[in-house]
Amino acid sequence: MAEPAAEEQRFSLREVLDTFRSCLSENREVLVADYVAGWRGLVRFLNSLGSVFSFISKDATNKIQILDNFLQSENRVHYASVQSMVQFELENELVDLTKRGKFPESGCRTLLRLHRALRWLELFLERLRTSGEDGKTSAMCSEAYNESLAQHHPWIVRTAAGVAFCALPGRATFFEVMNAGAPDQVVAMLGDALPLISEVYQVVEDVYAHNDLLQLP
Ligand SMILES: CCCCCCCC/C=C\CCCCCCCC(=O)N[C@@H](COP(=O)(O)O)[C@H](O)/C=C/CCCCCCCCCCCCC
Repeated sequence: MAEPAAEEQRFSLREVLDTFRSCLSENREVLVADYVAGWRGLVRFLNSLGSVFSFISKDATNKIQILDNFLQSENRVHYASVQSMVQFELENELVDLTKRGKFPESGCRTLLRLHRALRWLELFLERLRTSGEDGKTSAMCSEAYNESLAQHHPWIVRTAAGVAFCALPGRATFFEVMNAGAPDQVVAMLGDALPLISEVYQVVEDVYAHNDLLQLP
């Protein structure tokens, strides 16, 4: 039987986690291609949850595409890692630092949006990992969102996100879609994964903080 097309393949939590694992090089550089691949896997998961989430997955896909374009451009060598991308774009004044202007789609501001979402993911997965069988995924998602991304979104986006969260399936179905075995195996896998997601998040946070880029418009 023919292999399904990439976008039709079932989401696999392990694959996504492996991709985030390969993000960090030995010298703690965050590799943009792997970071983007991790997000692509997460978007596949989101798409499998239904069309109510499509406004979220479209935005994430758009940002992934912007970064992919840099990775395939003649400047691709500079976009190999978050560190080299920041250095290249700052040295060549390719970033709108205070208000949106000539570079509305710089690599730095685009990756910052995904970086903020990674904090949401970290908070959400930690809640999922420690929740009981009757834990409400919508409440976990909403709490994680309010503690992270919501601070950067206008009222209209926060409201739409809140409505979408109500459509999240219960914990048992959610675990099934994660395609990582029985619930206790999923919990164990999340336990392995969270430290590395936190580490990737922290390295990027430090690079952005060091360069005063955490509030890019
Ligand atoms: C390990 C498997 C279990 C967890 C699976 C999670 C799957 C999540 C997949 C993707 C998450 C989406 C990431 C969204 C990135 C949002 C970036 C952003 O903040 N964009 C806004 C600002 O962009 P600019 O206008 O400045 O360019 C933009 O306005 C956003 C619009 C869309 C709404 C974003 C709502 C984000 C909610 C995040 C929670 C996703 C809920 C998923 C439920 C599992």
